[in-house]
Amino acid sequence: MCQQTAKPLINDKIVFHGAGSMAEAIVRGLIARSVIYADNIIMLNRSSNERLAELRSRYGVIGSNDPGQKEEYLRTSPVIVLAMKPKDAAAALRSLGPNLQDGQLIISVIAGLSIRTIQGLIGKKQPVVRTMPNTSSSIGLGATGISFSKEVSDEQRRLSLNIFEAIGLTSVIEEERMEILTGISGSGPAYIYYMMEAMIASGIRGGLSKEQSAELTVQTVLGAARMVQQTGEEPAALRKKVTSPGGSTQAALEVLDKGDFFETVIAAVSRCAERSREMGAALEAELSAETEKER
Ligand SMILES: NC(=O)C1=CN([C@@H]2O[C@H](COP(=O)(O)OP(=O)(O)OC[C@H]3O[C@@H](n4cnc5c(N)ncnc54)[C@H](O)[C@@H]3O)[C@@H](O)[C@H]2O)C=CC1
Ligand SMILES: O=C(O)[C@@H]1CCC=N1
Repeated sequence: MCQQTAKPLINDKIVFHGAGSMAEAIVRGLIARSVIYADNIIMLNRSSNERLAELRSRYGVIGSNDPGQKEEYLRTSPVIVLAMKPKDAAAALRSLGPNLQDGQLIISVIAGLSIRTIQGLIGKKQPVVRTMPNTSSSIGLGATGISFSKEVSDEQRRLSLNIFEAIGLTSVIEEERMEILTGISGSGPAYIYYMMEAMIASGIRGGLSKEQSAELTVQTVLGAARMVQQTGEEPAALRKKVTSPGGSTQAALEVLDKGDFFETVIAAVSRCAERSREMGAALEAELSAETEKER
């Protein structure tokens, strides 16, 4: 049971349909910010009781794998967050559809999956919010893109924004921009971690201890991000301030340029967006195949 006394911002029950990394990041962020009572959060997954037990003990949420209970939660909760992998989404949505009540809000975090395909797989014009968060939501520093279907009410719109604003920045966008947003902020943390891995490895190869190299790298990335945020200066202008003509930074940047760093990052973001579209198209194809069979 909950210890808080003040009424939290969110008082609706929220079911997480899928209890993996992204669902946990959102739940952790929401609970850390006390915007919802833990016992208003229900987490469901396909089969792992151990995983649900871990989430129950870590956050005090409700988690169940009992088929009857699962069905009841999904049928009655005003908000259902779809948080399974894209490959599992079609089957999950088909079985969810017949149990949904009119007006139950579906919030999806699934990469590539369009609002149209969600409604098609469910078989109803359910209100749908398509989002693309990232795992930094777990510490309240997420960045989430959000698009609404026209069935979403003003109240549901506010509720969805409350959820994601509580765990970071939100950006309401046209749905057709969701793939490029995925390339920047959904998958973006992985690129930064990759860069950090390389910087840490270089420090170690050069004789720093692992701890020193990691600590210096983390502070450098944190400081650079904060500098952009707090000075309001463009990254390019800040970069120039680090780069003395003929100095060591310029020498390093020349090596990055030789590897076509700038265009490589653009190509990676673009491939990420393309891959999201491919995953979306595969789900749409599953919907079309099903519709054909029914004819
Ligand atoms: N991990 C990330 O950084 C981000 C992930 N996403 C999206 O979040 C979704 C989940 O990704 P992760 O959490 O990384 O995956 P994950 O593999 O960690 O978690 C997926 C969960 O879904 C459950 N699941 C599978 N089929 C199910 C079903 N029929 N009913 C109920 N639960 C079911 C699995 O048991 C597992 O708990 C994906 O669609 C991904 O595109 C979006 C933004 C960022
Ligand atoms: O890799 C993926 O497909 C998901 C989507 C954004 C981050 N992770």
